[in-house]
Amino acid sequence: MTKTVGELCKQIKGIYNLNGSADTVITGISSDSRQIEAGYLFVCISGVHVDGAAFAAQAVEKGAVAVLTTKHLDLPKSTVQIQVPDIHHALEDMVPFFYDYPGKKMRMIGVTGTNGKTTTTHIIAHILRAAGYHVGVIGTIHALIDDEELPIHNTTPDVVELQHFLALMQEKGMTHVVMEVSSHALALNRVAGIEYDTAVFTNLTQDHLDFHKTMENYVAAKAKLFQSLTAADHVKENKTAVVNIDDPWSKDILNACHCKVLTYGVEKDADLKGSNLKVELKKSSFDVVGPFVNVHLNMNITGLFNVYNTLAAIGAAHAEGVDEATIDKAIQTFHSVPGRFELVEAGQDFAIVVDYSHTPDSLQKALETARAMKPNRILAVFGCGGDRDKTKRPIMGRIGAELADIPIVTSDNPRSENPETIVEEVEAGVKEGLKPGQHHEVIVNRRDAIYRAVELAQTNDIIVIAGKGHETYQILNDGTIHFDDREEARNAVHALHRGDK
Ligand SMILES: CC(=O)N[C@H]1[C@@H](OP(=O)(O)OP(=O)(O)OC[C@H]2O[C@@H](n3ccc(=O)[nH]c3=O)[C@H](O)[C@@H]2O)O[C@H](CO)[C@@H](O)[C@@H]1O[C@H](C)C(=O)N[C@@H](C)C(=O)N[C@H](CCC(=O)O)C(=O)O
Ligand SMILES: Nc1ncnc2c1ncn2[C@@H]1O[C@H](COP(=O)(O)OP(=O)(O)OP(=O)(O)O)[C@@H](O)[C@H]1O
Ligand SMILES: N[C@H](CCC[C@H](N)C(=O)O)C(=O)O
Ligand SMILES: [Mg+2]
Repeated sequence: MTKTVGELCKQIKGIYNLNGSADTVITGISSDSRQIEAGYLFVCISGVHVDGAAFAAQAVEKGAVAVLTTKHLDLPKSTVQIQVPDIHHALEDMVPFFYDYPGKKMRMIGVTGTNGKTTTTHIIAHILRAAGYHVGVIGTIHALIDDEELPIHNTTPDVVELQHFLALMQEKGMTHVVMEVSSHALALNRVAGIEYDTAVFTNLTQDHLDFHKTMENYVAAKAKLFQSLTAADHVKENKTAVVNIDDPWSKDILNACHCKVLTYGVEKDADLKGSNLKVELKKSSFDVVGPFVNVHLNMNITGLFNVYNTLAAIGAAHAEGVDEATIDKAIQTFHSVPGRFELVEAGQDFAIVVDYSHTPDSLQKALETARAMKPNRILAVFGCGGDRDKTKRPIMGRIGAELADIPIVTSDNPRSENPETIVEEVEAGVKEGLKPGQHHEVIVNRRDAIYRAVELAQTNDIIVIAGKGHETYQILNDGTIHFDDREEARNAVHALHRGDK
């Protein structure tokens, strides 16, 4: 896939200044100097940490033949410089064009909401595959092209990486792409140039207020996905919004929709209504009733929140034309998402659940689900991420104290912050939620916290280790170390059985 500088510049809707030959052939685009290959256009993005322009010379050394920049750079004369006032606007115009708009050649399904995106995208992909389609997935854990796994850095990658993934997917014969669309991505236009066919809203609760500042801004970012279904330059037909009607913010989402709408829920009247939920530790069942479905579903995942995710996935699959029998069969063979209410079994007589709940609502849902299993006691090991919404810390602390018997506060990716300060802020909320005589602990080192929970656990207790789920790292001020809650929990049980101190 190549384009000339001239062809790319033609796409720019605003003003630009071209310094160099318009006939220069561009073989690839990247905003990361470390990814540059011969013939590439290097995009200089001024980030939170550094200004990408500082890496332009390095990019040229690696083979970049052109740069997209806001200011003239001191580079070899042979390097083409495309100067624009706003890099992001220019990227939106140029990048989807460079890749020949791959999103227009596949069915695009976008899932947004505070919680449940990863789970819902995985269930949708599973159903579509069962229906015989080739499915690409883009989200928090990885990108998938059928079953080929590619690493990913953001839940929704920036416009360059995203279009690159889509181009690869289209080249490899994918018919559908199911992707998480984060609020950051919508606010920062990472999904520019993508035309969605089906869009799902899971829910909206507090998170990311460091970035969005208010819940109103947060929902406005989410609503952009649904507005995009009706944008004037979108040509595909049969677009559907699949909306959780039980969520109070669904009103704002519905206001943004001028396409077909399919609602789902368990409380209010909905096109897809779930009822009669029965939960066990490893499975659950419920009924789904609606105009196109009337089925009793048995699932290998558990919790009320997964009923919502499954209803959302059924809605999206229906919108994509999959029949009820295929959906029913596919749900029975869906086996969980790594790190989402994942059980760790190491021969202990209590349960250990590793879960990715890192928001107030998801922590509440995870602990309520654990309570529904009627355990002896719940021990919750949790913390909050550094360089993220600080206002959620005491709220999560309170939830941990109110819904677990023994809350154990620990670290979860402190990043550039002091871990001691973060746990103190979480503990402040714990103290508000504690009942008289209720025990709690604060153990900054996450490994020690997990080992302590295992040491305290008794027969028929449940330990919920929340926040990191599938993550295999801990991001600390001085670097990232390998860390996997599942491994740590297993090792802790083995150590206990060996009688290690
Ligand atoms: C706040 C934010 O969104 N930051 C994103 C931003 O990073 P940044 O501004 O810090 O970039 P930087 O490190 O200063 O670098 C600036 C530029 O120099 C370039 N560079 C840098 C170093 C080098 O050697 N060479 C080089 O070319 C970088 O590639 C970049 O283009 O640009 C990076 C490249 O696109 C993103 O990976 C990064 O996401 C960071 C990792 C992040 O944590 N983002 C979170 C807040 C986020 O976006 N989360 C959402 C929501 C998740 C959810 O569902 O809850 C998501 O979609 O992931
Ligand atoms: N529909 C839901 N409502 C509330 N909580 C949920 C829901 N689905 C999952 N959860 C909880 O949220 C956690 C994260 O789930 P999941 O990874 O599917 O969400 P996500 O929206 O992709 O998160 P992220 O914003 O990190 O990408 C789960 O481990 C579970 O505890
Ligand atoms: N997508 C979320 C993931 C949070 C995961 C949690 N372990 C943390 O580090 O806070 C974020 O970037 O805010
Ligand atoms: Mg996710």
